[in-house]
Amino acid sequence: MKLHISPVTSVVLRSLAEYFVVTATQAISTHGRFTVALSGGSSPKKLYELLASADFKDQLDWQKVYFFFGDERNVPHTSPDSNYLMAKTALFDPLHINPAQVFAVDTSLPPTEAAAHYTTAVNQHFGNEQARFDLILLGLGDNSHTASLFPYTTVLGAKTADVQAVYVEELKADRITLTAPLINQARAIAFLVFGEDKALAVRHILEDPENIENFPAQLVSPTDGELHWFLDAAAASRLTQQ
Ligand SMILES: O=C(O)[C@H](O)[C@@H](O)[C@H](O)[C@H](O)COP(=O)(O)O
Repeated sequence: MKLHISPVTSVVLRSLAEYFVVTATQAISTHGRFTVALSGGSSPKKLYELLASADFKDQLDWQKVYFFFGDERNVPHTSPDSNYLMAKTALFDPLHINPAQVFAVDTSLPPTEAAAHYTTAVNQHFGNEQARFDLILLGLGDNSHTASLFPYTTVLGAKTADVQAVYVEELKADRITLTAPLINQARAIAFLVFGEDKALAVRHILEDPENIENFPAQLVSPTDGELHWFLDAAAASRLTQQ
């Protein structure tokens, strides 16, 4: 596990954008394409905008990049709460990404069906090979959830590397999420976390004893891959080992 702690958000974003480009370039040179699962929420929007900006847009052959989502809210793609819409606005449209390279969760379907469809889409994309994302981007909630792996939810016990629907009581809403076994098959995983309000959750995940039900992001541990945490100083402020 590698910690990347920077004083301010803009520096954190730039170092993750650089890591994204290096990881993508390596994947494209070794196996001809880069498959990434994007995170949702508010934190990554600025990262996607930076990747689509003049500083980064010419550093990658975007035609060889395939986009999936680590999780999705059970809302239409036109909803302001849609992770797909956020990424489309911040990244896909500015870069004129071909829609054939984007795999959105079909939220017009009931959650369980949408999850099954997305599992099929993931497996079809990887063909006969194990579904191994080149990079999975993750955020962290102040309640220590990541993707849609929330405390005390049924999906925490998932043993299959697939996509599942989960009802999240605290949100009174359904979510569709990659399971921990599927996340942990990735070649690389990068958390992006900002702010004092996340500092305790960061310490829970990185330093506290195992307590998956309360701290679900502790489930993230790549089987045979890299794990990176990109944090600003505020989010890292309760770590005892930096
Ligand atoms: O769909 C989502 O909401 C995300 O995938 C979720 O896991 C997010 O990463 C955290 O909730 C942090 O969200 P913020 O970045 O908004 O704090």
